[in-house]
Amino acid sequence: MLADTLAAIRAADPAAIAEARALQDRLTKPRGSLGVLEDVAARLAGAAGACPPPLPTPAALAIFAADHGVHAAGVTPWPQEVTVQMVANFLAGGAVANAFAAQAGVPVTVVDVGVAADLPDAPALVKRKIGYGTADLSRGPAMTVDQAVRAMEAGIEVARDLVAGGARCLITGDMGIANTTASAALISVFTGADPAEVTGRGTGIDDETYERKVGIVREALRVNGLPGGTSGAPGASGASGASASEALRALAAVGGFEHAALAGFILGGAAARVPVLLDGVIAGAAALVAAALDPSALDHCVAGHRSAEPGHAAALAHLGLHPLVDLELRLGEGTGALLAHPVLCAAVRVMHEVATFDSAGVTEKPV
Ligand SMILES: Cc1cc2ncn([C@H]3O[C@H](COP(=O)(O)O)[C@@H](O)[C@H]3O)c2cc1C
Ligand SMILES: O=C(O)c1cccnc1
Repeated sequence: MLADTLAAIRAADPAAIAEARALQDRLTKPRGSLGVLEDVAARLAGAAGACPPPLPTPAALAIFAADHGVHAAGVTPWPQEVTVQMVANFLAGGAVANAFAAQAGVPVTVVDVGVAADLPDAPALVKRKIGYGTADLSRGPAMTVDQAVRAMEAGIEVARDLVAGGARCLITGDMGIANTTASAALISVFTGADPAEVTGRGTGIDDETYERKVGIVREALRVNGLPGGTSGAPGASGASGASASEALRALAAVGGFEHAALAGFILGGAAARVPVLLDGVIAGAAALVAAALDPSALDHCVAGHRSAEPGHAAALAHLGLHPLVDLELRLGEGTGALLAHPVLCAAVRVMHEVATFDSAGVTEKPV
């Protein structure tokens, strides 16, 4: 399924991007006056291979939840059971993601890809558990390559099912106590940045825990024989540097089940030519994996926001993605991407509804 999904992904259509640019220049506004909105609308035209591109609505949020063996290393002050408790909170409608999703009119699906407890059935819960949490990535591989591929396939299937249900924009969400540690390790491997540059304070940790967390990320790379902090390292050049098997090995070694599922979700959206609106640092780490498997998948991604985690900025810079909003959020769950969704819709709606100088009889400035 992974191979079929990769084979279905098409790169952006340059003709549709050029058409979008030309149309934007004829609309009743000074050229370029919509700034980043013009870039993102042209990007979606390229991804869809159509100008104007389809409105990215209705959207659907998928929150991928999993636990992490590295929790035992003391990288976060929160107990592991907060993951399963927050899953229950999402299903009951009580989390920040639910409030933002309600505001944006976006339905929420929760996917258990590896929570360390059994969950009761619920209409909005998709059960695709690969394991009861990963192994501790600072002592060896967090999961097997086979598990990583199965988690990716779960993400691909969720993307496919949401698109079949009518979604025209896929929004990424995550829940997993300790997952900013795995994110930092992945970002270090795939960008070549030093662990100290891409490790952040996650949910909010003191200086002592932070120092330990950086050390754990460093140890994870050493134990798993992965490069990091060396710009010439395999994977450092992302898509061109890491072979597919190297990328999968790195994902399995230091990722989480939700990172793998999110990478699959991104590839699944790209294969369906439905834009994927990325949330924060966890989605950024997953996008690096997806891009290493097929750089064209990125043409279908939009960075919803920039989180306060330093690794997120590093991931976005490496991917060449420009975030739509920057509100210093550091929550995850899909919250930043949900806030960006109306902005994305507005950018595309301009291309459908704004009059041209000709059609509205507005005089253009002399050339
Ligand atoms: C109550 C609560 C709700 C959350 N919602 C998202 N996260 C976020 O914080 C976690 C990662 O941070 P770290 O790596 O520092 O543990 C993830 O679960 C992420 O989704 C939450 C964290 C907490 C505590
Ligand atoms: O960037 C994020 O999405 C983030 C930051 C801190 C904790 N959880 C998620």
